[in-house]
Amino acid sequence: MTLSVQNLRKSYGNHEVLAIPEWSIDDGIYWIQGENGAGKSTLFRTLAGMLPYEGTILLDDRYDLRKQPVEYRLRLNLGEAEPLYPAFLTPADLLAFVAEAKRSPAGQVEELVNALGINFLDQTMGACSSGMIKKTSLALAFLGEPRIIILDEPLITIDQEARGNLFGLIHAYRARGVTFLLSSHQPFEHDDLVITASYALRNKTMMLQNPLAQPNAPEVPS
Ligand SMILES: Nc1ncnc2c1ncn2[C@@H]1O[C@H](COP(=O)(O)OP(=O)(O)OP(=O)(O)O)[C@@H](O)[C@H]1O
Repeated sequence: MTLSVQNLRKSYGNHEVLAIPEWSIDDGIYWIQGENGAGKSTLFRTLAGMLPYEGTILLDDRYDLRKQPVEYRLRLNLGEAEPLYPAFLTPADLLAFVAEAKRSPAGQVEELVNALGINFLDQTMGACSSGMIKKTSLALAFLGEPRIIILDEPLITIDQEARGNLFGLIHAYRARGVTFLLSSHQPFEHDDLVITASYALRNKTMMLQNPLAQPNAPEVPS
């Protein structure tokens, strides 16, 4: 399994947000749908190792987030829904910093900058539009040699051209073996991206929405 979780529980104080007995996915592109407040961002931050949790999170059947935190984090990247960056930094600064942390191969920053049409590299984040900030965060999420890229609400604030560029990049990285988790409040409705399966995060757990694709999760009650 590319990613598997067991008995995953996450609470804020006594407010339990996630209680997932078992969930696992193979390679592919997955769409994760959830209503406001369902816990998508909490799930993604937990999977990215940013929040404490109970249970087990395992990548490629061998990298346990708790036991091999560095190896795990080098292989899983998260692009946040509404990223916040220090106002005085530029996209060039951020790309250089994250590229080093993620051990990005030579030429990758330029490849991503071109693919996403980032032409505001030296403008401070304080002067960037929300679409520019989002494009920067998307580029950061591809850096290194990840096995899994999670993009939380990747389509908000970007225009149609940028969406096409992003889908092209997702296809290219998928061809290199990268698995994607993409989230939205909406059901999946994009003809230009083929997804492996769609899940809904409901009642604190993951429910498969197209059970024919992958029969290892409970079906969403209609
Ligand atoms: N830092 C926090 N402290 C306390 N409660 C939190 C915190 N972050 C999130 N929550 C609560 O956890 C629940 C899930 O929030 P989360 O942001 O994960 O949902 P979401 O599915 O991403 O929602 P949205 O789509 O509206 O962004 C909500 O009830 C929220 O109030």
